[in-house]
Amino acid sequence: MSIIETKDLHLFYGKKEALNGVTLGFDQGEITALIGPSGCGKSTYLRTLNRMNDLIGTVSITGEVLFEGKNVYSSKVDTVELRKRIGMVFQQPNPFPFSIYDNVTYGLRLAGKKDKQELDRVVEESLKAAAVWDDVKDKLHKSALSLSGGQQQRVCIARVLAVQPDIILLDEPTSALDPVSSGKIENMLVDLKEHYTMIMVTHSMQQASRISDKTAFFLNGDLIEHNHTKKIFLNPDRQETEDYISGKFG
Ligand SMILES: Nc1ncnc2c1ncn2[C@@H]1O[C@H](COP(=O)(O)OP(=O)(O)OP(=O)(O)O)[C@@H](O)[C@H]1O
Repeated sequence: MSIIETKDLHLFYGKKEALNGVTLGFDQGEITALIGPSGCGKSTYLRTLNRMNDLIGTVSITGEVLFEGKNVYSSKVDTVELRKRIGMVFQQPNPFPFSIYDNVTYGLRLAGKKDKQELDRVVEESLKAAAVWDDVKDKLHKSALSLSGGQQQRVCIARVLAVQPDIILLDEPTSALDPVSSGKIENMLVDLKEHYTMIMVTHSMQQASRISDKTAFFLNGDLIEHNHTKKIFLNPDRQETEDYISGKFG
């Protein structure tokens, strides 16, 4: 059973339809890459999963998003709680202008956790899991903004991990980074797979083929094809998928 799925999901910005009925599920412990040309709805789709589109006034949605079988758009859902369980990492690293330590503990403090030993433990575990502990362990109380872009992005991932989400949404998490930092993040995501379900928008075909288990190809708001990444890259069912992957458009 999918941990999260959408059924016939349509999304409109005002009158403009950006998702034309997407039915797609994600299995626990897998990385799924969302690929497709610019403007085809990948980020829009990603944001429907933890209701980030709620913040955009003109958006309306029909169809369903089910997280562990429950409707994410039910009026009973607390979106703050939802976004803790379905965390998000953005294209541009967006650390808060606080210390590294305060960035990582932000969510826990909001939840009222004050025990210093526990916070220290979570900081160390999260920064280790995000493969940035060795870079920052001697300067935890320095501003996160003083770090390199790649280190900032890993601190942002640690901040998401600290609240122990079930799902991590990643919107082009390495596109603003150099190849060495990107490689570190890719390796780290593969290591995290055991404990988290990840859904990642990427423009890099190499990245999708290197680290994802499944790939979903979007085009003009439609889901064209979803399958094991190897199948999508070696022997796709649809001509449009083949054309996109081989660089004929997009
Ligand atoms: N806030 C918004 N208001 C109105 N239209 C929007 C908004 N955000 C996105 N769109 C439109 O929805 C469509 C899908 O955009 P989206 O950003 O989801 O595509 P994408 O596949 O993620 O693109 P990219 O790869 O360039 O990030 C586009 O036509 C875009 O112009």
